[in-house]
Amino acid sequence: MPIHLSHEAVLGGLAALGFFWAFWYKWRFTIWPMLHPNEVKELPYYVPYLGHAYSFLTNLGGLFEYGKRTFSSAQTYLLTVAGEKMYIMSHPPNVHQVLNRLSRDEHDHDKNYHLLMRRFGISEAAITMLSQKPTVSFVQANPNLEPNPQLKTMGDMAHILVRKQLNPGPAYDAFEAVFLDNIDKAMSFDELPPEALLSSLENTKTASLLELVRWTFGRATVDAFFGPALLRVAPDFVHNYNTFDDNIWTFLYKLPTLGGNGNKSIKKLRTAVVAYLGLPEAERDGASWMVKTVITEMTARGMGVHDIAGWLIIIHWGMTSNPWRLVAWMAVHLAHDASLREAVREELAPILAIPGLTNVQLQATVSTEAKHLVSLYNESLRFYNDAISVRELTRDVQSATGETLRKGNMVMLIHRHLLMDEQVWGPDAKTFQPARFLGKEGEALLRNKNFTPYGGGPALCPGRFMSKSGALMFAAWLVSRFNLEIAQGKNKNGKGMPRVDLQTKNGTGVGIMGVKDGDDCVVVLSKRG
Ligand code: HEM
Repeated sequence: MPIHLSHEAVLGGLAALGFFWAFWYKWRFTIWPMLHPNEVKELPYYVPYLGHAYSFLTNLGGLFEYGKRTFSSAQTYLLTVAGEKMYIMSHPPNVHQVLNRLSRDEHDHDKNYHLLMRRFGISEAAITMLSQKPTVSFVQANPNLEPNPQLKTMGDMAHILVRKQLNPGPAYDAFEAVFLDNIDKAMSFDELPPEALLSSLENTKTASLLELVRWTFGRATVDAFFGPALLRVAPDFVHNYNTFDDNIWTFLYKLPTLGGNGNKSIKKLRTAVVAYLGLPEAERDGASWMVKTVITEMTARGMGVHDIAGWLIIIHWGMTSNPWRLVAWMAVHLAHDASLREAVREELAPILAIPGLTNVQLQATVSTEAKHLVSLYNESLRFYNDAISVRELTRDVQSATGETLRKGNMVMLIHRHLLMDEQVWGPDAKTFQPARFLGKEGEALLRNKNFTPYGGGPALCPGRFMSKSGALMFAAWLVSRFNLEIAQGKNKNGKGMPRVDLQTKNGTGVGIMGVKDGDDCVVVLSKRG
């Protein structure tokens, strides 16, 4: 039976609701903090339980800016997002303390990895298996596996394998050679990735600079990591990866997208890697040391191909997503700034004239001698970085400045706030200065505690060598082999620079920020004499 409420009853109900809400708000954000002066202050919100969930999912950068305006930069504050409590931290001593104290009994990041693995379709059984220590008899019965005298879990071994692959050493050298040789090949006039080209004449090609970077890095990374077999079994792998990468935020946070592109393409990526894993081992020739080793280690522990594929896709994502965005920004600045381009060309000329260097040796020389280019790389890392480190507190701890942080809450370290701090970077911190890292003062900035583009402590990014190597050499070949002209009337944002995507969709919180949808840098390329 329908219930009829009088006008007065409705108004009365609303007034009571308003009263309770006002009481709740006053209690939560004024009285309770006064009664508990030692607890970390909370960023006020209007909707109980949900807190800042909407801004967290749609404008993370804006939410952190709001937090920064509300509290002093040295202060940690608490954020509520759909019932979860997160400490937001950006004061360097506090950030470094958290980065350096990564351990399961204090600042743990297992929970985060488990969420990531679930998102990439890895089964609960496999996640459990990754956290189990092997028995002595298992290790003795499998002498072909990596040495494991401390009986580390497969999850911990996987971290070791990633570092052995990506930190300088024989496995990295072989990987870097394939990676750079691929970029070298793609950056010649006749081999430019066709997906990036808008038109081709005999002596000029018009290309989207963003797509040029993206396809060059996409193919080079797949080839260096999986070997040529993956693109043989799945020629559209890079295309599917790019679609997935465009929707990364919605995918990670399970948001609905038009057509669910993130989810559809991750399924296609998994199908491709499963087919690759089904090939006889000899046909996977050219795979990196890590891919071969991970397959052997995980198979020996009983992990199935779907789960191994999920794990390899996570690593491939880490290898691809941030580096191409970083290089895209470097390339855009080189295209727009003629004097920067000339300075880089000038310093590269004698290096590129040295005969007989392999690409790996060339890269080593470029990274020590080409000062303007290296400064551009570091400034791009600083300026376009929006990485966040996340840890779970597994017990109550004190921050470096004495704040009490409660067990069960997450801690989020906002690297962008350190990288944009005017006290360290000067009044021009919020503008892009490609020469910032030149000279003695510039080199000192590299050692500054605020320069954390790759994180720090035990979780310091193992991909930094690969990223730098690919970035420097792509940019070096771009400016030394081609004349670059910004194409008239082709860029959505007029002739100006592409804008940063400040929405969360394209990278915020995941690493290097992407370019705003629809913006581009279209260039006319011709061979340099
Ligand atoms: C411009 C490029 C990159 C940026 C800005 C970047 C940024 C970061 C940051 C800030 C962290 C620390 C996260 C934390 O503290 O929890 C990190 C960790 C990590 N990065 Fe990168 N990264 C980049 C490239 C790469 C590449 C090429 C790989 C290759 C696979 C990679 C793989 C990883 C892995 C596996 C970790 C976790 C390390 C651990 O937990 O021990 N990254 N990265």
